[in-house]
Amino acid sequence: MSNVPLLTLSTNNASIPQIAFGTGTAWYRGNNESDINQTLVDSIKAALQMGYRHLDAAEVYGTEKDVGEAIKQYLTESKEQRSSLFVTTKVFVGLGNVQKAADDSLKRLQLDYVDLYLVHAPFSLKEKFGVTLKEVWQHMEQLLQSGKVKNIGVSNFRLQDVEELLSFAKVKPCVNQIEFHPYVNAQSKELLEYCKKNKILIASYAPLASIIYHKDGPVDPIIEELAKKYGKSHVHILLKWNMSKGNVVITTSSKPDRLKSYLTVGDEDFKLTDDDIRKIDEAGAKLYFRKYWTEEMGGKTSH
Ligand SMILES: NC(=O)C1=CN([C@@H]2O[C@H](COP(=O)(O)OP(=O)(O)OC[C@H]3O[C@@H](n4cnc5c(N)ncnc54)[C@H](O)[C@@H]3O)[C@@H](O)[C@H]2O)C=CC1
Ligand SMILES: O=CCc1c[nH]c2ccccc12
Repeated sequence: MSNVPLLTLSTNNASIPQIAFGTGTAWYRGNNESDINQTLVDSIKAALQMGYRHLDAAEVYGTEKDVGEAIKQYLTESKEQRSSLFVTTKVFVGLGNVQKAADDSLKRLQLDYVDLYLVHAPFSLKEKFGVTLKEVWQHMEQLLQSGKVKNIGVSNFRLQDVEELLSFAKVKPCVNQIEFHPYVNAQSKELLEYCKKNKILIASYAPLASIIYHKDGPVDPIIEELAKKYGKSHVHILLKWNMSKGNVVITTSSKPDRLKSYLTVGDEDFKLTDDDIRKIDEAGAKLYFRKYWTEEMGGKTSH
């Protein structure tokens, strides 16, 4: 079994595994009506068998059915308890009726509860879904009360969105899942400080952006140098940099060997020094690149 570090959530001191298997982007289908994607089911089962315990899903990915099927098969075959897994999902198109969206997600996941339920994005809630953030959050708090979700949080919230939410939240979000890699690090500084102050854990998606979505950028030489210095892959260095800042990382691959190797990133025998981290920070600050939720995608995360 792997030694993925566990972090603690502020709401009820629950443990959250620091490395998660993502079922968006590369697996995205966008259609909840379609049949099971057997390749994804097999990949999730393989991930669980090798030690992943944290799965990241969302209503809009169209992958909740596959996540549910993989979990059901894995728990039956391994005889493990549901409580050994940490399942995150998110609501977006269902924000106009959060209670129904959560019930629909639970049905697709074949689960009685999810460990973490996130508001997928704060953008244009009134225009798109006819609701305010305050109304949405009240429903999230009710879901928490009902036990259908064990923890509540947000995703893609900018500093001003978190500030607005904290002005009326009875229960603070325990997680903000955001795009986080060296090319957004400098721009996210204030947000990260504010979240830390308010005990909101950062979960990083697109942690590999500098080698997947924007190659040949200014961090490549230092990532290469550190990969050689520690005898690790570029992916290991990028994930370790992110985890060293205290963040959860969400990544994915359909290649079992790669997935297995990423589980070792948290091992204590491999550490980046403060100087290594500073060098990656400085190189990353030379470029601003964001993959998701740009203005063209209907988002507003550009700085
Ligand atoms: N809350 C939100 O709005 C968002 C959440 N997410 C979540 O985060 C997860 C991860 O996001 P990604 O952008 O996919 O993250 P990522 O930066 O980890 O990239 C993953 C991609 O890298 C590829 N890859 C992995 N290892 C590789 C290697 N050694 N060499 C070459 N390619 C490699 C994989 O095949 C996959 O396509 C998603 O599956 C989803 O669950 C993603 C985007 C937005
Ligand atoms: O969660 C990540 C990005 C994403 C991919 N497809 C959609 C659809 C609607 C909202 C977000 C996303």
